[in-house]
Formats: sequence, C-alpha cells, structure tokens
Amino acid sequence: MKVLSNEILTAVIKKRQTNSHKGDYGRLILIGGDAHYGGAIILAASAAVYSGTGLTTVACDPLNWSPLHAHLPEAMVLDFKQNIDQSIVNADVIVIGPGLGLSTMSLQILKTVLKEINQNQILIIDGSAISLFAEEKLKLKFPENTIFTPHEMELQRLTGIKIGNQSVEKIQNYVNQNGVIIVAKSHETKVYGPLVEPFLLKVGSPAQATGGMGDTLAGMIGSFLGQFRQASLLECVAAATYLHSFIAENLSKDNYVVLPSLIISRIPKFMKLFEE
Ligand SMILES: NC(=O)C1=CN([C@@H]2O[C@H](COP(=O)(O)OP(=O)(O)OC[C@H]3O[C@@H](n4cnc5c(N)ncnc54)[C@H](OP(=O)(O)O)[C@@H]3O)[C@@H](O)[C@H]2O)[C@@H](O)CC1
Ligand SMILES: Nc1ncnc2c1ncn2[C@@H]1O[C@H](COP(=O)(O)OP(=O)(O)O)[C@@H](O)[C@H]1O
Ligand SMILES: [Mg+2]
Repeated sequence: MKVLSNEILTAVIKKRQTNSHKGDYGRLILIGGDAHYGGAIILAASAAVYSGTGLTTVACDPLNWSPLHAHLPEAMVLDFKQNIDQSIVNADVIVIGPGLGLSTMSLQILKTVLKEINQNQILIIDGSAISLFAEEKLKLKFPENTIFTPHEMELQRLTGIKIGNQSVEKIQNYVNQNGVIIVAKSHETKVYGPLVEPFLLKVGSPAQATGGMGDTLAGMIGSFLGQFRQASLLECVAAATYLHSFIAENLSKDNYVVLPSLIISRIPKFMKLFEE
C-alpha cells in the first residue's frame, strides 16, 4: 500500500489562474438532508464551499433551506422531491447520500439520479445512498466515474464482506470487479481504485469520531473532483481524504474532540499551504 503524505496535496491543489471565474471551479450538487438529517447536508455543502467549489447547489427537504442558508449563504437550494432529473443536468459532480435517509422517496431520488446521470458527470455515493444502493442491488451506468465512501458497516452492506473480515485483498477484488473507487473509512482509512495499489492514510485521530465527520469528507471529495481536473479522479479523492484527516490530526493536538465544523473552517488556510 502507498502511504499518503503531503505530496498528494501539492500534486493536486493548484494555484488559481488570474483569468478564471466560478464556473472554472466546479458545479456541484449535493443531494440529501431529509427532515431528520438536515445537519448532514449542511456539513457536506459547507465542506464543499470551503474547499473551493465554484457553484454549490443543495437538493434537500425544504425544511432545511433556512438553517442551511443561516450557515452557508453561498449555497443555492432546491427541493429534492421535485424534478431531480432536471436538477442534476448542469452539475459536473453529484454527491448523494449525506442524510438522505432510507424512505421510499429517498430510494426514488437515488434511482432517478442513477438513471439520468451522464458520462461526463462524477458521482459520489455516501451514507444512506450506499445503504439503499446495496439493499436494492442497484446498478451503475458509469462505474469508472463513481466513488463510494462507506464506513465499515456500509462497506459490509455494499460488498457483502463482513466487518472483521475486510482485508485489503477482498476489498481490492471487489473494486477490480466493479470498476469503482472506494474510500473505506475507519481509523485507518484506505482509498482503492481498480487495478492499482491502494492508498493508506496514516493521519487522523479518534477525536474525529463524531457524527457528521463522513458527511464533511463527502463534500470535500466532491469539491476536489470539481476543481482539480489536471489530476486523476483517484488522486483527487486521495488528496481530499488525506486533507480531511490531516487537518483533524493537527487540530486534535489541542482539542479533545475535533468537530466537523471546526475542520471545515480551517480548510481554506490548509489548502493555501499546499497550492502549487
Ligand atoms: N447531523 C446529521 O444530520 C447526521 C446525519 N447522519 C446521516 O445518517 C445516515 C445514517 O448514517 P449512520 O452512519 O449514522 O447509520 P448506519 O448506516 O446505520 O450505520 C451505523 C451502524 O453501523 C455500525 N457500524 C459499524 N462499524 C461502524 C463504523 N466504523 N462507523 C460507523 N458505524 C459503524 C454502527 O454500530 P454501533 O455504533 O452500534 O457500534 C451502527 O449499527 C446517513 O445518511 C448519514 O449521512 C450521520 O452522518 C450523523 C450526523
Ligand atoms: N478513530 C478514528 N480515527 C480516525 N478517523 C476516524 C476515527 N473514527 C472515525 N473517523 C473518521 O470519521 C469519519 C466517519 O465517517 P461516517 O461514519 O460516515 O460519519 P458520518 O456519517 O456521521 O458523517 C471517517 O472519515 C472516518 O475515517
Ligand atoms: Mg456517513
């Protein structure tokens, strides 16, 4: 396994061109945030905006619009129950799952996205969307443009590989057979791509073990994929995943617990350290 270091950040994070505008930094749509899990989509969207996404849209339950805007006026909002097929048309990158929930309506939204997505769009499937995808045995149109970000239980649901038995070989086999990227999250997160040596994270801290931490990562990954087009998908995913835990580890030196929103607030300063 290749151990990730700061090098992945300097390889991926680029200085912005003077002659550029918001449209050059990704059109991202994040889909999730049902009536119970508004916080998840607020964190994911905040992470995306603070990582530099040019245009961020959130499709969620309208109950979450006001709280979202109170935290993040930079984001646009849509109702996830209405015309999700039209809502995703202009997106470069789609993040689905943070706080999406497991309702019949959530499943319908996921199915529509999987059906309507085109070959130029990148899809990140997180949280509830992984559980629904696994439960319903759904299929991907473009696995090469798809990233799953499961924790260990979600990985078990997705691959059938039980917790405690999730060896590098077994996960790599699944990734090779299915042609997707997987961020297998744990206290020693690994990033897998088809037919390549996986990346291992040696940064991170138990101070990260708090709800919303993975939602934050999903937003960062979506943001990196929309901005840094000179890098490969796998490099972008690895860089965002490394940065998330690198910031957390730094903050854990003088914070007993590192909240997702604290990590989010520090993303721009940490990215600035590594731009090249
Ligand atoms: N503020 C918000 O709105 C928040 C909203 N959220 C949203 O909630 C939705 C559901 O996501 P979820 O992860 O909470 O639930 P689920 O998929 O049932 O997994 C939990 C089960 O798996 C087990 N487990 C075993 N190993 C594990 C591991 N390494 N890491 C984690 N779990 C592990 C675990 O076992 P136990 O804790 O009992 O040991 C338990 O039985 C999703 O859409 C998400 O975005 C959350 O992000 C929180 C903040
Ligand atoms: N003990 C730990 N050490 C390092 N990282 C951790 C630890 N516990 C959790 N994390 C990280 O926190 C995140 C948890 O993701 P997830 O369970 O999906 O959170 P949520 O769905 O609540 O947002 C992952 O990035 C995981 O690697
Ligand atoms: Mg999660």
